[in-house]
Amino acid sequence: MAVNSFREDERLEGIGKAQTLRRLFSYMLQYKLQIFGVLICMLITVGITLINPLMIEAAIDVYIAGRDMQGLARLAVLAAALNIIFIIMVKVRMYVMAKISNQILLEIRQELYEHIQTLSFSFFDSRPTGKILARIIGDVNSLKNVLVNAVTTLIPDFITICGVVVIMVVKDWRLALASLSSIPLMAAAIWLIQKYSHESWQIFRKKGSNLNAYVHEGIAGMNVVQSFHAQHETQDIFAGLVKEHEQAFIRSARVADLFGSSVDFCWGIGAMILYWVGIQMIGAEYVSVGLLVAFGTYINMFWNPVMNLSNFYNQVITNLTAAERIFDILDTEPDIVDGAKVQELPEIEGRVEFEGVSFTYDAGTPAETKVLEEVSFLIEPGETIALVGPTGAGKTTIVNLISRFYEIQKGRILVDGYDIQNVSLESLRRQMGVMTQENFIFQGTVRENILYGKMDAAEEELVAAAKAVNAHEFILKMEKGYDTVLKERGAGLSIGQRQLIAFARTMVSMPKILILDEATSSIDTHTELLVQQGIEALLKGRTSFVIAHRLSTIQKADRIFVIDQGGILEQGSPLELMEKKGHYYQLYMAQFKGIERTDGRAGNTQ
Ligand SMILES: Nc1ncnc2c1ncn2[C@@H]1O[C@H](COP(=O)(O)OP(=O)(O)OP(=O)(O)O)[C@@H](O)[C@H]1O
Repeated sequence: MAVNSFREDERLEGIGKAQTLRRLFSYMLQYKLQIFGVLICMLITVGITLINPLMIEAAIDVYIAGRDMQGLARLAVLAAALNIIFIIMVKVRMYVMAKISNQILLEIRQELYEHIQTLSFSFFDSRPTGKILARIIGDVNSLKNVLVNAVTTLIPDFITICGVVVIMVVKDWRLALASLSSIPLMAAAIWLIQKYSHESWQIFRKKGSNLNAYVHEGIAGMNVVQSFHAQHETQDIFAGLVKEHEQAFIRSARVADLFGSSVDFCWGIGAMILYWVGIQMIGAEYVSVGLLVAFGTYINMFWNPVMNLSNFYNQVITNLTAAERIFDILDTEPDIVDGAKVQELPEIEGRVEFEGVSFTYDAGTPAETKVLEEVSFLIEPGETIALVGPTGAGKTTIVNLISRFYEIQKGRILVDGYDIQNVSLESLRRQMGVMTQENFIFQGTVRENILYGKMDAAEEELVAAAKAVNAHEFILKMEKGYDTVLKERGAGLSIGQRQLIAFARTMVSMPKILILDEATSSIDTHTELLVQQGIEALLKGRTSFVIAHRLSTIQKADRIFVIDQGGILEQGSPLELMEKKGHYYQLYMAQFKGIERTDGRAGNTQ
């Protein structure tokens, strides 16, 4: 269940803005040398820009006025050479900064992706995939300009401002004070604006995430949308989300626009005060007209970079939220991690024991409801346990707990006598095979899909696994056999074929404990037989938990657990339970008997 659905804005833990920026820019530290090179390039380009007017002045006043055509030609060659250097420096700067920023984005994205893979099921339960995608793709992309401009704007403009202030103070501290008198006003205005701007950009990004989540959900569930002719409804919801996104953007852009206007306003005020004070001082003969004119130029030289910096600051505020959202995920600790003193689970036989296990999904919340209460059982290696019971009884929960996908609140789960809390997750999960109903097929060849079970499996192992679960023959009939490229989620394959490939994937991993959530969907009789035989091959010789829907699987199980009311209501062999005429018998009579099918599948076990 997604707590944060597309209808609900994400919650963000507040990380300080300064801390976020420090963390973001810390990625640049490893490129110190390249950044130093970029600054040198910028210094050269600034120098050439400053020299250009001087060369024009010399051309007019010295060479043209003196009719020195050779000198003029020399100056032209010099100007051309300098301007070629200028172009080269600009290109080098752009190239290096693009490379650095892309490298950093790659690094952040990689870090995010790797971290997301360590997060527990509870993280994914609470976030739609689209929102996670929005952070990995959109948010990371939007950091690019901030990173580039941090070097190309922040450093040079800051240096320019400091330089101009020093010159102004040295020339005349009173005029300097007058010129800069509007700075406190600007600082106050910018502080106020950035506060609102940051909030409104946060809302904008959240609305973008909602939109992303909805689009992702809509595409993933397109078959449901189309089969129920729900296109109009989904389009309306989409239009609503687009509108919210757009309004959030307009609001944010309006606030952001105030940055430039307030700098302009303070610039004007500063200039007015300068001339007013300056003229008073000329009257009193404290300053010359030339100095006042020079200050008129300096004030522009001061405010121009201030304007650039305010634009950069605006950009930082606009994209700070993106960085916050990225770090929010990076700072999310996985709920389930290896403890400090875990040991490797040695090769197991497959004994599984629950000792007074209690579990709830919402531990610590007011909505807390126990899904399992004091559940205990012992499964011997090689046993097949069929889990049956009404929907929502806790069958999937039990099997998820064996793989330690969630943390139990009370009791112990032991595998071969080892408490699963005390062994490394990797050594535990490596020895378990989990097959959900989804049978997820990745985009790639049949071979790659099967090898997901064991990446280093030899070709013989792969083929043997496929043969064992009856998948080999149908794979060979495919266009390119094991090299046939499958589409994402197995589009183009029948449900039975998807199951057979998933069986082969599990088979090749040779798990000691198998967890199988049998699919309920109908498949043709021939494939059904193949699937059934495939399941039997999978179950052989390993401890298996099957959330069983097929009568044949239930009948062949060593024991059946009837799950309900937070625990195991009844357990025993199929025969014992039938003879006992208890819960299983009633379930069987109520749900199976009347609808038992010729292909041996129960219509609805749950
Ligand atoms: N990720 C989750 N977060 C919160 N509650 C959950 C989660 N998964 C399951 N539940 C709740 O736990 C209870 C047991 O669910 P579980 O999936 O184990 O039932 P089940 O017996 O496997 O049902 P079904 O046969 O329909 O798959 C249900 O009430 C369900 O709503």
